[in-house]
Amino acid sequence: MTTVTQEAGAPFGAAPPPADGAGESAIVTEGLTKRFRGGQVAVNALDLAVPRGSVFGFLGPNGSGKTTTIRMLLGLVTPTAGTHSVLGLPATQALPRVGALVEGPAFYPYLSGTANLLRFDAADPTAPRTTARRRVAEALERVGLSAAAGKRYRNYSLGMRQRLAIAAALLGPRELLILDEPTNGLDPQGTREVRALVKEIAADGTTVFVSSHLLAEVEQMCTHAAIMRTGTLVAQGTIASLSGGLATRVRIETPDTADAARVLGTFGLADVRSEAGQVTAELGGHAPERINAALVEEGVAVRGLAVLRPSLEDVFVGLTGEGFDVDG
Ligand SMILES: Nc1ncnc2c1ncn2[C@@H]1O[C@H](COP(=O)(O)OP(=O)(O)OP(=O)(O)O)[C@@H](O)[C@H]1O
Repeated sequence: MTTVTQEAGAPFGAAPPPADGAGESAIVTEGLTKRFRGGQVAVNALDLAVPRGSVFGFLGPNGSGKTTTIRMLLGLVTPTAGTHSVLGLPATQALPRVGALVEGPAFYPYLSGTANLLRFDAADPTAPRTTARRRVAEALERVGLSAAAGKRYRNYSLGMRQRLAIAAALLGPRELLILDEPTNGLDPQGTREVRALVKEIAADGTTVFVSSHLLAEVEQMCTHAAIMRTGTLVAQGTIASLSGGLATRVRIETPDTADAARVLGTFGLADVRSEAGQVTAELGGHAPERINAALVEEGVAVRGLAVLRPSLEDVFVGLTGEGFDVDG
């Protein structure tokens, strides 16, 4: 059931430093393609650039090729075409410095968090035995499970279980952490815990590449995103730049729509639209509080005023003409 994919190949810390000039990107793919037997193209000519230090959201509906891409990055699936590098190196050389979680964890229910991680670590032939206890304690500390280290896994909450899985990916020094849908199947509390943990890990300087089919999650957690649709990259960049092309709008809820529209017109707001009970317009550089004051001064009954910032969903709809269907 569970694979916590870890490194293969060189022993801990034995990988060479990044090649000159390759320090900026944690992951680069060029034309990366996977066609499965039977002809299905799961990933189509993918060009990704994941900056070091970013929390990079790899966003797409189910079946859009996220897991296949991650498996190619980790050497678990052979690409049909294209190239990729990780930490400026061929992926196999970089893997000792990459922690990855690609499926749900298979821990022993009757063993403690510490005992589970020690067993997991022992299964890794590249991990130095002499430092196992220290590395396990550090990983537990890093995910906030030190106090629960001696507790049996079966008594962990969903969020604690997933944090333990992330700890398993952090048993060595990692410059890059790759997480495939880490909040899948978690309850709201567990989801919050994992999101907070991702931010903490990133704040410590680790690049985090995290896949998700949840737009709001990527918006909240990530600095950058790439958006996939049926194996093809739709857009990538900082969260701000992705939505930067779309206008922020203001929405006035009022029974006096005609008067409200007139007042918005005096500010020179573009694209004023009236419908039952509300008026919206592009906010431009205007201060919403001044608009509110003017509306009240003109006797418009303002029931609500909202600033509508463009979301990643708006970006997806704008680029594809389709809704973001999480069921793919
Ligand atoms: N081993 C395989 N053989 C054939 N087709 C596959 C294989 N693995 C994945 N696919 C197909 O490739 C496409 C992309 O799947 P992938 O799992 O990469 O998407 P995903 O975005 O990770 O979705 P999900 O979140 O549902 O896992 C899907 O249509 C899937 O059915």
